[in-house]
Amino acid sequence: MTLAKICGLTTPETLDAALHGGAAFVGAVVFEKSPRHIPPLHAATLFDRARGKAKIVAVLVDPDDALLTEVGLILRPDLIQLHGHETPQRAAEVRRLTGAGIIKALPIRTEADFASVPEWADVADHLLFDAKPPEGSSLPGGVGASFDWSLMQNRALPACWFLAGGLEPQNITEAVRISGAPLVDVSSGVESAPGVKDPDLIHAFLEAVSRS
Ligand SMILES: O=C(O)c1ccccc1N[C@@H]1O[C@H](COP(=O)(O)O)[C@@H](O)[C@H]1O
Repeated sequence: MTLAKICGLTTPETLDAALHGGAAFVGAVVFEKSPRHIPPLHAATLFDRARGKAKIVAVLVDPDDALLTEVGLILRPDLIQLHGHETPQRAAEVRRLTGAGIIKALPIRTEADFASVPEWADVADHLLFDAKPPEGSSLPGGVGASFDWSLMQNRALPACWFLAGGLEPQNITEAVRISGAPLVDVSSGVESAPGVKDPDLIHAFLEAVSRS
């Protein structure tokens, strides 16, 4: 059975759509350059309704200690998704500072991009394989870019992993079939405009995942 994360939620309606649709993970993007940015205090108020129903994930990009402390104390996420250039040593500090589990996003284009996977064995609860963003992108994720899903085939991985990047209701069945992903993550593929989540698309995505 494949489990899903709906990322970049900013409203009660869309968070409820994710929870009612059976999302196992729900994500708050705390990154000011993102159209999905939500400040920690706002996220804490919104995501309280998800506690105990789905794992709450804070998506952060190269966060400093001040932001980590704020997110850890105020939002109290189950997991922190590190989507920047964090090292395994920094990820260990993030866990110690916040008490949250760790999802480490790794940008993938070719076979060579899997070289760092073994370094994460003792540090990350989950690895998340996302496409490398296009050249010049101001965002490291959330841009709807995908990579060759067949790169995931026959790959020994240390932790339960997410497939991400360019997933949407129309391609998720094929993506799971080709990649064998146990966990999938979507952001822009369930939006009607950048940063605007669509409850119907969220339902369609989760329904397709449940059939995968
Ligand atoms: O969604 C964002 O705005 C974002 C910003 C900064 C880092 C990561 C972000 N989202 C993550 O990107 C991937 C793929 O997103 P998409 O489905 O291709 O739009 C996903 O893991 C999101 O969590």
